[in-house]
Amino acid sequence: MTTLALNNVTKRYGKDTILDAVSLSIEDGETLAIFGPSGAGKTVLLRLIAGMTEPEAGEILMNGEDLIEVAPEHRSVGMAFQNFALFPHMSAFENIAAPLEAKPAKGDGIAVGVRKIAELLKIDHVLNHAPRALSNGQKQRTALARALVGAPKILLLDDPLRNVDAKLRFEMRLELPRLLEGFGSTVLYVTQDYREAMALGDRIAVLMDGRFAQVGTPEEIYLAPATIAVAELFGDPVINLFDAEVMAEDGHVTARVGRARLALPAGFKAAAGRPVVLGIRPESVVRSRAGSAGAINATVAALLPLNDRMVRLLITEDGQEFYTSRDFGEGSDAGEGATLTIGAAPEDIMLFDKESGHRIAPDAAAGRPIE
Ligand SMILES: Nc1ncnc2c1ncn2[C@@H]1O[C@H](COP(=O)(O)OP(=O)(O)OP(=O)(O)O)[C@@H](O)[C@H]1O
Repeated sequence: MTTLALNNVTKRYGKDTILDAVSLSIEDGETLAIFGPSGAGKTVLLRLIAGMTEPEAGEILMNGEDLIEVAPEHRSVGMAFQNFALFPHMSAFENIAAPLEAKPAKGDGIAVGVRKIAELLKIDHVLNHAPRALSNGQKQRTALARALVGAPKILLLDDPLRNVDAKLRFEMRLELPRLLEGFGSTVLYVTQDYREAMALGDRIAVLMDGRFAQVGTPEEIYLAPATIAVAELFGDPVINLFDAEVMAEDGHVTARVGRARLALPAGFKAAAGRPVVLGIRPESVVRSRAGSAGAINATVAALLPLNDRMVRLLITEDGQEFYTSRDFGEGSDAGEGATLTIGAAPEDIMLFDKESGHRIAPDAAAGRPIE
């Protein structure tokens, strides 16, 4: 059993507070994706756990024991970096074996261990190559093999797929979860790519402005983002946001967005009168009947192909821009310049407090609107 906990950890560089009293707990065998914008402090967090730098305050516990007093080489932590950080004068084999060499001699055990992990990662045929004679994908696998070879209890992966091409990244996203599960390590996986975080993380910790803005399963974070900022980090195209006002009349709760009125679940009644920001994900925007209640008229300003989908940029009668990504049929009635009547199911609408940016959760107990 290896659990890792950070309690009120603060890290500063000069006047800059990079991590501001952050707390986090990671379960045994869990893969936790650390996701956040560039410069958020993701690498610093891993370096603290690895013992490459020390916090100004707080504690880092492994199985309840304070790690800060434990020398880096005794922490049972493996780490792979985004730039691979391979020793250029050593072969792939020697690079992978390096963490084992640092430990008391194990003779043949080292060669067996290196070959086993190299086979698993499909680099056994290039073990004699120097790093300069490896492709980027092979370098990345060599770095990963080096991190895994000592069967560390905790594996720290710092954006390991950033410098590999899109095809390999896609393959590794599918392969890595199985591989990591096989090792049984507790994994902290840093990435700047929300899709990677969602594909690989059992949970995701969203690091922003020196704090965890939200920690939860991929589904929780996507469907119930804690703040507007978190909602904007997940999804492509980005979530549509509108200034709105919530109204409750005759038991019906609606949001006024410009000239349009959108029906909301009754559970948002308590938000009435409050200025809010209304969020609708592009895939939740649907076409509705012209003139139907809660519909918005909008003109298609542009069609933007995105992977297998057609994204549309629409402009409402009030001049607000927003994206849709559902299949509206490729007929000319939804082409550039067409006027569409669109809406969203009440349960697909998110509300955020305009001032704080925090999501407003609907009150489930409020039940259905009074007919
Ligand atoms: N040794 C250091 N001395 C001073 N400042 C540092 C040091 N290491 C990191 N920083 C600063 O800490 C902040 C966080 O850096 P970090 O590398 O953790 O970001 P990150 O979230 O990993 O970003 P990216 O996704 O771009 O790799 C940055 O502003 C960086 O300049």
